Amino acid sequence: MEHRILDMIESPADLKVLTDEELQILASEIREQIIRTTSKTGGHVAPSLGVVELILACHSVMNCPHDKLLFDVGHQSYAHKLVTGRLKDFDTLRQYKGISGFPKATESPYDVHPSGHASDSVSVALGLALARDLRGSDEKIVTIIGDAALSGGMAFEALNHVGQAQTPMVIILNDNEMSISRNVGALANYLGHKRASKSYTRTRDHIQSALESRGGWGQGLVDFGRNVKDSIKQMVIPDEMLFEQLGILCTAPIPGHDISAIKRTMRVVLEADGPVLMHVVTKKGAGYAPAEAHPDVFHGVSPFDIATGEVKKSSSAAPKYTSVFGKALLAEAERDESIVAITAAMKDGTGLAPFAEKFPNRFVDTGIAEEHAVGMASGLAIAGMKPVVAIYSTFMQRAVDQVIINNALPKLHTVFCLDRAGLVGDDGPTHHGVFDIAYMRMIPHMKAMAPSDEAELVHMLHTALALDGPVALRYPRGEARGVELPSEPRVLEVGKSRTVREGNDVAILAFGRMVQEAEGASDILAAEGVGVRVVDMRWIKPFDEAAVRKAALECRLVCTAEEGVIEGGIGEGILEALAERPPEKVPPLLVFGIPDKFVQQGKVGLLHKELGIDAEGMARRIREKLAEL
Ligand SMILES: Cc1ncc(C[n+]2csc(CCOP(=O)(O)OP(=O)(O)O)c2C)c(N)n1
Ligand SMILES: CC(=O)[C@@H](O)[C@H](O)COP(=O)(O)O
Ligand SMILES: [Mg+2]
Repeated sequence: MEHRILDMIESPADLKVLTDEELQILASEIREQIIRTTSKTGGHVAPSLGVVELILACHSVMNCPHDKLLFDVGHQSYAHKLVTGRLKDFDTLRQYKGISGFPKATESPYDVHPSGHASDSVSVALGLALARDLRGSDEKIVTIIGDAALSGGMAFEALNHVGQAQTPMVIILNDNEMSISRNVGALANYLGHKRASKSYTRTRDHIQSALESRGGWGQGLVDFGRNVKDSIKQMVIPDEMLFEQLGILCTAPIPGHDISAIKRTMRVVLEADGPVLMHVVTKKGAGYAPAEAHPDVFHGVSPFDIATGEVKKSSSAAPKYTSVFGKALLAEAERDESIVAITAAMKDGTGLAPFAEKFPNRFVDTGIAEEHAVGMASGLAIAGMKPVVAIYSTFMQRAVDQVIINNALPKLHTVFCLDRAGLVGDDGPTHHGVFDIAYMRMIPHMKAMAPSDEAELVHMLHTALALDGPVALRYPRGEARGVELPSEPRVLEVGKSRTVREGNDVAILAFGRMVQEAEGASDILAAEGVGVRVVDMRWIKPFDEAAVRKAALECRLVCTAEEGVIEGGIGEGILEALAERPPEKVPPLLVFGIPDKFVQQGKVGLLHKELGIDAEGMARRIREKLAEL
């Protein structure tokens, strides 16, 4: 496809010579490119379509990479990628060895920080601004943060500091009324009120005409320095309270698809001598009807048909772990009125939508606020409810302190359901859930399980709810194994494994999804006459020490396999346990897991292969090890 303007844009400097009309044409071309590429790769379509004009306006007015443009979460940065030299690689978006779906400093000098986890960008921006002040340099610092990300605790902590620091920086609030689902919380209500208020229209018109009266940029420049403060004052809503009271000047809401308006405002706020929050109103999914109509579906979407917007279905007949979890929890909640389900802005992603529908009073969406969600869960547990906190493994990293202090220390019965545990695929290193075994395993009183299939997940959820004290379950993204689901869930014996393949040459003690790979390795080696026992360990904590000792006694080689980091992982735990035995009773050991590096993006199968934790890779290393013995 030919791009009239986009093909000529090598860097943001090329945008500066374009008229606003040409920029508007470029915006359409960028939208077309985003839709075309993501229809094949999948990706964060609606967030990125919503900010095309905003990004073009920022880059037209700023001088990046000298100036710094940050993206909170970074899932809306596709237009930024396209105008910062990555058009030719854009079709590799989110693919193995391709360009990342998020800003990534190692990919481009225009990308500032490793986005992916929400609400961190104001802190990073303030750090950059403070460093600038210390160095005495002059770069502008701007971050684009969504209305939902702004409600995260880290962003609030940063605003608290920004208001005190009073150093120049611009926080662009991209207000589209959406998180992944509809945005929730008091801040969302406040912004709604602000958008709707009469003063908004009045002030916006006033600013518009005030700026209009300055004439073109060239002429405006002359009196700009003198009038910056006045101009910003004109933009401030008179009855504005929240940000103003924190010491952060706040503009009236600006129409976020009007390039001229954004550029004009940007030019003013960039000259302020303190922090400014620039409130921009956009439409999530703008310019593509299916994404505008279903911004939740097109928030992060699999490949889709451009003409109809129909999302391509997976070829697997097996259900996703997430939906098995959602249904199983619903069934549990029908039997037990004390169950309260909690999500931090991931109602759909964690499979809790049916629960929210059926039990709205026992469902809590905290918004992007993992620390608060886990802290609040402890209060519910203290008061005798059974909180079930469903949070992606990677995002639970935010709340490890609350797991430890608020829940584990008082031994509260809180159930932590860690979805997306293990490698997640196309989202890459910010989203792989590879640390939870290590961070859950270290916590006193914690019990932790990993199902090897969906039936096990049902039993494990039931077990977690029947136990006492804090319990964690970890299960992967995507399709399960297609086994029959139990008609009645049962309580599993704590710390007891099950052997799923017999064999006395080698034992693989496997956890969660690795059981399947271990079975594959066992099949491969069986054909070579090597008997590989596969133990589905089920329990990460406490793990089945008897099964470990038995394997050590009976097999020539013992392996552990987990889809998590090796450092601090359960393989290390098993090694430690074996190290207490007399050395002559400990066979050679192999630990399969994620080595000490950040794993990049790609389909999970490819990543397993790269890391040597697929069936073939494990069989190969076992074969090599046996040859050494
Ligand atoms: C700490 C953390 N929790 C949850 C998420 C998952 N997540 C990614 S984007 C998003 C919604 C973001 O909404 P908003 O900031 O308003 O941006 P928009 O998508 O509307 O542009 C959520 C919940 C995340 N990336 N990081
Ligand atoms: C940007 C972000 O953090 C989420 O949108 C995430 O990409 C969702 O991942 P899933 O597709 O696994 O729900
Ligand atoms: Mg939003």
